[in-house]
Amino acid sequence: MDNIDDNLMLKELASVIDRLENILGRLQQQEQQSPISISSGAYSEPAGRLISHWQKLFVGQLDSASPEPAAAPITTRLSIELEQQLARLRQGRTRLHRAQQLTGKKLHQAAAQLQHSRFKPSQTDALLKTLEHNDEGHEKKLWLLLDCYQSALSLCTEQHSQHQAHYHELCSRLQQLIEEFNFSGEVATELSKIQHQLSQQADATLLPGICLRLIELTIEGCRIERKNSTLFLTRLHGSLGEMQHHFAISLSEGQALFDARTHHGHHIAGELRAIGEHLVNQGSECLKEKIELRMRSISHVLLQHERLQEREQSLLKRMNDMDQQIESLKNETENFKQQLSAQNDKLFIDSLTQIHNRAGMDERLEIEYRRWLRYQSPLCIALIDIDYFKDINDKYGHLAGDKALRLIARTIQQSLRESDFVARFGGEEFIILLNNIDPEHFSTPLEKLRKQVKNIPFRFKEERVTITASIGATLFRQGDSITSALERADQALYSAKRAGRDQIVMD
Ligand SMILES: Nc1nc2c(ncn2[C@@H]2O[C@H](COP(=O)(O)OP(=O)(O)OP(=O)(O)O)[C@@H](O)[C@H]2O)c(=O)[nH]1
Repeated sequence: MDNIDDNLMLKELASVIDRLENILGRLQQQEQQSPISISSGAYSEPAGRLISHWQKLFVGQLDSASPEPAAAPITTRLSIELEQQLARLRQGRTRLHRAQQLTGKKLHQAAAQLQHSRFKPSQTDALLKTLEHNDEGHEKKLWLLLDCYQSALSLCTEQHSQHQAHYHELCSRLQQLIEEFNFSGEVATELSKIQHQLSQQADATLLPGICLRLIELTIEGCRIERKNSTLFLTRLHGSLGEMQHHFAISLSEGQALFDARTHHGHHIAGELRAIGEHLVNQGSECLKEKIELRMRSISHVLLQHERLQEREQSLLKRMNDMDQQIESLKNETENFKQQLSAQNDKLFIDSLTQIHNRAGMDERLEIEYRRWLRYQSPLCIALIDIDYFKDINDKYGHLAGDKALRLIARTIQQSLRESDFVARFGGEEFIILLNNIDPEHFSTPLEKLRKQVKNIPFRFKEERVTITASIGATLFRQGDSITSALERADQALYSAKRAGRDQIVMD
């Protein structure tokens, strides 16, 4: 389904850019033919305004490698810039889609295998959970990296004889993968640091960590690219709106000019008729001759004027067509923008429970943390883990487990205030953020939530089942980072489990 959506979007984007190029081409052509041109240079005023607008929009985005802009005609430059935009978007999209050729199953298999490895570093669990529940996780690169990660882990246990050869092979595979990335900004900087690290004689035990970091960077890079695509389309849409506005002004100017000329034409024709009638009654041959001469000259002017009028009329028609074309283009980009934004939202939503996923949580946690740093209004972070969930799966099947997770997610969401936040942290674990909470009573909403989960009337295989949850919570404190607060909540959750489950521990 995603695949189809994305392909449609790519096609749409290509057609949008094609049509923009077409319009620019016509603008230039029209400019050369325009009989009402008031330009002293190459462009009439409306066209000049449009072009300078487009220039403003795109010049800031030119690559340093672009051809020298001042040397080329302006419309050619605009076309080049548009092509660059299209190429960039295509690249981003291709990277995101390449994944669809591979099944997520492989990723899950590799993740399951890794879950049981004795040598995985401590952050593996969290990252694997992210991958498992990440919609972007269907990236070919991601699973290649996961593959490398597995190799790196086995390398740590290998005998010395084979070790060296495998180590070098893995390093060069990683180098090659990094080469193929085309990210920019901070992600690119991080990647080149890793490349440098790999080129040095690194310790083999560092390789699993490097692989994990590469996976994180890949996900981050894809996310940033998606954001940039949306931004570009927003700007494109805005500029189309302005373009249309300028066309509307040009159209009404052209129409006014056309009306005035028609009026003049009628006037001159009336004058000519009057002179003709006058002549019939005149006796003087000499006067007759002179007036006939003038009449011929006026007729000639009139003829020219009519030709001018025809050209002007066809210009008006062309501008009218273009106006309609721009209007439909504007609608297309608006549609495309909406699709992209819906897709972006999907990236942050957990497909099973329809609440935020871990990526959504990361974003929100960052915002809440910065708000807390600034205003110091109490912020509580709590981890909720379902007790003995494995038993539910084992006894009633995975589908029953999924159903339970959906219901629990909804119950947690409904139990919270609008301003609070809930996400699926992974597996049968949820995370909530309660802002502006009374620090003396922050257990009250958590207690209410625990009871509500316990009271969900589950019924599997005709059997009434009670599911409970353990909660570990903490308030952000002076000097806290996101990680330190999360670790404290995790420790508190661990204590709640150890103390017998179905309870809240606050640190
Ligand atoms: N049905 C279903 N089960 C899941 C999903 N994600 C994780 N699980 C299961 O959740 C279970 C978690 O088991 P454990 O980590 O052993 O924890 P537990 O059985 O809940 O026990 P405690 O947490 O110690 O109380 C595993 O069986 C996972 O397969 C999911 O999306 N759907």
